[in-house]
Amino acid sequence: MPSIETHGLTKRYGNDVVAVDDLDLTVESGEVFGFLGPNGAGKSTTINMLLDFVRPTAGESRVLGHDPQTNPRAIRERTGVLPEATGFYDGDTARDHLQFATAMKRTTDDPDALLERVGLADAADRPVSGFSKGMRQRLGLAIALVGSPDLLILDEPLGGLDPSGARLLREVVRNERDRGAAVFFSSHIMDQVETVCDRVGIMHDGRLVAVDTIDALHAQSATPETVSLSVETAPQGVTDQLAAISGISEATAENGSIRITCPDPAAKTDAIARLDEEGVPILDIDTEASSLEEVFLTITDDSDTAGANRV
Ligand SMILES: Nc1ncnc2c1ncn2[C@@H]1O[C@H](COP(=O)(O)OP(=O)(O)OP(=O)(O)O)[C@@H](O)[C@H]1O
Repeated sequence: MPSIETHGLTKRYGNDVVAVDDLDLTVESGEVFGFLGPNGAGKSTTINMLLDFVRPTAGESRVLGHDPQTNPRAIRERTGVLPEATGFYDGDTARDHLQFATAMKRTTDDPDALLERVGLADAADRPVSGFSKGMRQRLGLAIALVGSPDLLILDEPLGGLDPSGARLLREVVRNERDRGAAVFFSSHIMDQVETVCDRVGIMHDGRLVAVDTIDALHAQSATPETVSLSVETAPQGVTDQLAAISGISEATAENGSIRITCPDPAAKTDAIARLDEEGVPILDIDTEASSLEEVFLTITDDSDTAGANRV
């Protein structure tokens, strides 16, 4: 049974705004799914419909096998949620919040162990009023983990987190996936999610314009791979020969390095073979794939022509 399944899910506000437009989406159990898109793309509205905080205009969804509109309680009992803006009781401590959350979910989870997991053990007894944005985000994550949920829904979990917080979040996500939970999280920060997602979906203007594995999105990106080949010396004219190879659009040489741009990644092996033929020893090879950020911009800037899977 998929953890999340939507068919034609749509939310309109008035006549002009289509926040989510005909969304068909499946997130399998045990999968980490990054739900990506720029501001206003419809990510939070989708999450709110999955949790029955917002009612759809059309379409249907199932979360952990339940319809959010008829059985929201069954969903919330087995789902850990980190909302985009978490409300806290400012006078209460971090431990108070975890004790309340464990009581609400009727679990025997140890609040201190959860605070330890998100790096807040030292702040357990401090009132939340003095917490920074990142500390609040970590506390929200600890609350989401209460009860070892089957599904984690994290809305912009990276907001306010410093690099060590972002690393910790990725660790938590991996551990939860290894435990068997599905993780569905939204983000507009592409590069932070690359190493942790099994698949990503990219939202743009309410529509899911691409859904695939990260590798497949890279391969479909309009941004070509660049390869730097370290050589002792680049002989006269070698860059022209390389640029003439099919699948290579540009070749330049500077300071013992030949840099080739390969719209067809397979062409780099032809370039290496040509340098071998020319008797040019290659000392090192460094490949730069397009960043997910570039893939994302390619798709959302021109979502009608980008090569990613249409949905
Ligand atoms: N209650 C509402 N009334 C009217 N329009 C709304 C409402 N909630 C959301 N919208 C609109 O729906 C669209 C999608 O908003 P949503 O908050 O889902 O985007 P998002 O992808 O989560 O953006 P962000 O990354 O900025 O959080 C936006 O155009 C937004 O203005």
